[in-house]
Amino acid sequence: MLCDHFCQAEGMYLQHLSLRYFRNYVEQQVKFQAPKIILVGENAQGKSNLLEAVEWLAGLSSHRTGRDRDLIQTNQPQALIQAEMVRASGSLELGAILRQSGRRSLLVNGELVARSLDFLGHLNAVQFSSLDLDLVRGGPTERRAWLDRVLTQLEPIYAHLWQTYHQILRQRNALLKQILNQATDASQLPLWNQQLATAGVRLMRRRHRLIERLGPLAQAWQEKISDHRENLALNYGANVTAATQAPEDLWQAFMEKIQARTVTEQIQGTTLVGPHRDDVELLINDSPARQYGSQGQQRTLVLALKLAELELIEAVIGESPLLLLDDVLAELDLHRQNQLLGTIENRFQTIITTTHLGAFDPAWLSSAQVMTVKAGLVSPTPP
Ligand SMILES: Nc1ncnc2c1ncn2[C@@H]1O[C@H](COP(=O)(O)OP(=O)(O)OP(=O)(O)O)[C@@H](O)[C@H]1O
Repeated sequence: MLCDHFCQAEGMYLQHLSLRYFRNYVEQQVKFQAPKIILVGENAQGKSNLLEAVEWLAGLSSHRTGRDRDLIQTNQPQALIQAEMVRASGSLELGAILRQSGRRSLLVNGELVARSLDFLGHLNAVQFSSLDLDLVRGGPTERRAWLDRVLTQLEPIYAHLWQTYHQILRQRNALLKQILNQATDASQLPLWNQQLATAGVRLMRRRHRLIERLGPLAQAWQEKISDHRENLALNYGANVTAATQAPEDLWQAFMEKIQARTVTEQIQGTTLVGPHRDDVELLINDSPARQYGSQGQQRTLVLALKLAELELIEAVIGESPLLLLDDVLAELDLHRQNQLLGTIENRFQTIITTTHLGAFDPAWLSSAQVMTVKAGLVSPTPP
């Protein structure tokens, strides 16, 4: 069923997206007219790029690249993303100009906003792609980036706290390099230790809280999808641990650990203590999912994590976020596909990319808006 205005989706609803010199799009207007949207096309035509633009508006970052430059069309100075959406609070217009220099301009309802913080939180989205298997198979970096992306959406201030921590970390690392090269002595170090601990504790407490809340939700999904055969546990593998999560206890533990490692840090010229070294432990039936999980268990786990993320954002924001499914349906077996599609129903406006429509249930397909993506052009799919 197509509709011109706000449709049955109960949460945020994206109505219009406009892209200019974004990845392989020169100038593209896309009108979204249904809670379920399917983008069909061959590989490398621009399907993921479109989802990436929406993901970027949600978190001011992309899971595929850390640099705005990669998002700008080759040989163009800047890219433009604009979105019109409807939320419970009313209509909203978001705009962003990305520049080769890395400098960005962000607009909310046509007004330039000075800080990322004022832009974040207007559009919420959960994206799910085959790259998410790296949450299980990859290293701690992937898992930390995931936590950070979710936290940024739940609590936009987190983006600011993250930046502050990493700025202090960079400066402390520069100092350690200078000490290593005997360009300076260690007298400045205690001051940086304190700053790092203060900023670090803010991240650690939030990551801890997030895992505490995501854990039971993900566990319930893992159990449901595996027909009660699998048990999932999410443990925060914090680099600094303390007896309690009280800020003063964490701060104390941080300071003790960093002081204990000071000689090694000065020999290695880098910071060895802090949340930039955190991890998340994923256990299936008490064994690490990375080493012992079968392919099927790992896929279930990632799906369970994503569904938990979706539920948590919905609960915290009080509105359902957009769901961006990048070519994942084909990778799931029928049972897992049904779990996912059953959860979506009409609760979340969902944009799905696929290389072929064959995998979709005909009833599901008939209620979706289907568009074709070819060489950076989006067009309605002829019936
Ligand atoms: N900065 C850029 N400038 C110009 N073109 C780009 C840029 N970044 C990516 N592309 C092009 O975008 C295309 C990739 O599009 P995308 O990743 O959206 O693929 P897709 O349609 O989702 O296909 P798949 O099914 O393989 O994921 C490639 O042709 C690539 O060359």
